[in-house]
Amino acid sequence: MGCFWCFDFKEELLRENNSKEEEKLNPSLNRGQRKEIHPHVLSNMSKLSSGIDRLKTRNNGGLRNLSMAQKDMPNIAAQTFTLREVAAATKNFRPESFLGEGGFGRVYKGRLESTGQASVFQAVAVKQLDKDGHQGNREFLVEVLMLSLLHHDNLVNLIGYCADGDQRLLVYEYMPLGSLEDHLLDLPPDKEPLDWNTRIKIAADAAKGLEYLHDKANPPARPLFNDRKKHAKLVDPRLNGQYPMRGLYQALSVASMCIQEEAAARPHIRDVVTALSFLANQSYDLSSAPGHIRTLSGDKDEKTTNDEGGGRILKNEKCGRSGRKWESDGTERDDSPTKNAKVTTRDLDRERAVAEAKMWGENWRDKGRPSAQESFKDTNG
Ligand SMILES: Nc1ncnc2c1ncn2[C@@H]1O[C@H](COP(=O)(O)OP(=O)(O)OP(=O)(O)O)[C@@H](O)[C@H]1O
Repeated sequence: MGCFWCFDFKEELLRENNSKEEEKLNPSLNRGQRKEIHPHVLSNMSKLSSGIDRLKTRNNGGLRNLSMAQKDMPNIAAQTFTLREVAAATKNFRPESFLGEGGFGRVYKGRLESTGQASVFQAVAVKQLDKDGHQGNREFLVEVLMLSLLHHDNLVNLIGYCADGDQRLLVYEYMPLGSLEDHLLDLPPDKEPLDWNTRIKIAADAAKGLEYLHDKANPPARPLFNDRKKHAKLVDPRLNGQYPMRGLYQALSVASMCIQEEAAARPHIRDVVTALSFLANQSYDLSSAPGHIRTLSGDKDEKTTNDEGGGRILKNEKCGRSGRKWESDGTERDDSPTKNAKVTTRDLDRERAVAEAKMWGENWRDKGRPSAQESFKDTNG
């Protein structure tokens, strides 16, 4: 349900945020700021958890210094709650309200009553951060502030927070269908697995949430791509970050073919198998230095030269296939005659990925190697 976070501006906020801001944490000083609660239907399973809990221990590095004056600090839009209010909402955190436990604390279902004229209730999920892992008030405040700036249909919304005594609680909108994980793994025998179209829709919606965090949120929150090591670990944790970025991006191209909305536009499974077989049999040099550039071909008989930026380029003299080259971190370079033509639309990207995967497959067959089906079996033990 969650994702990794890395906010460029966190460090700066920490520095700029003085004790005056800290006072906002104290609900008793902040009574007048309570907003009305507007209940709405919450049914979208493909929302990403806002993941504040992960910030506290997993994202201490890689933060850049940005200049953000205190006057530029936005006010925290999230509501403040007292422990008494949250306890009442969750019926004193009783076991019946318990929804689940993540790496950073327990989550309880709650019911909040609005302070408007008519009595309106809103279902919420209350995350109780582990006391052992607590940050200081300032860090907690900054993270609440960051989360309260992010709003998107495919992100779980932070409604408010409580910092009372040694308690740190986050109040999120309640997702009635629970975690996506519950619908994918360890299904009870009587539960139907999700159908293909639903899976595609969930993946597309989750991608929209990530796209917002990366490209549209202001300032951007880059849960995945700010830390390349994490990115690689997400692909296959057993590889412990040793996944070659070039292979990763190639595999992502294949994956992008498979999640096209139009069923007719999705590739046949045999093409997918062929492309993946080809990738699985590529040899990657994990020890290559940063700045190293490679071709997509994977051939060994390549010559190197220096590019303008001082990086090493591998030249394949045998054929001039795509002309696309990749940095060792997976960044794409294009040295073809259309070098400067920018591909801007996602559709073009998709088409290119499909064409490229097919090309890998054809390349594989042309070389008369074992059939794709067989090699796929081989590579999967
Ligand atoms: N907003 C929510 N609405 C409904 N249920 C939720 C909500 N947030 C969390 N839960 C429930 O609580 C469980 C724990 O969620 P949490 O986000 O803390 O951890 P996680 O994402 O499953 O794992 P981890 O934090 O270890 O990566 C989820 O599996 C889900 O069942």
